[in-house]
Amino acid sequence: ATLHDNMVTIATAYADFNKSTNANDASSALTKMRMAALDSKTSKPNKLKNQPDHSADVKAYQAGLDQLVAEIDKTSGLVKANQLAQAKVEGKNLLNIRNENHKKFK
Ligand code: HEM
Repeated sequence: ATLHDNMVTIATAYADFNKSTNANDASSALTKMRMAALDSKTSKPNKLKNQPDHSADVKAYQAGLDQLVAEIDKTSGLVKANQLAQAKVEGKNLLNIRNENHKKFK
């Protein structure tokens, strides 16, 4: 998918996660978010269009997505432990990661 489509998927899945009322729905939303985050690593944002794939900036962009995946996994762990309310508190960190990376790359 394009980066744009992956970002829309991440945003929709994040909203679905926050609205979820059971572990199944929460997990399925987090899984969608995770797949779109990993797929985003195969794109380069427009801001970095002229940077080579191995450049420090492109690596920093990919590291931001890895950080998002790590936080998704932490959140998923709480869902799997049947702690949906706590998972939603943890999931707010996803927005901090978004904000930091949007500042740099969007
Ligand atoms: C929960 C986390 C995140 C959410 C909800 C989110 C959501 C979005 C949304 C809604 C857009 C605008 C899409 C559009 O209309 O074009 C966008 C764009 C973008 N996001 Fe994210 N994002 C998240 C995390 C990240 C992370 C971690 C990175 C980078 C490491 C990132 C990089 C970008 C970039 C580069 C764009 C501009 C895309 C382009 O070139 O068109 N985002 N994001």
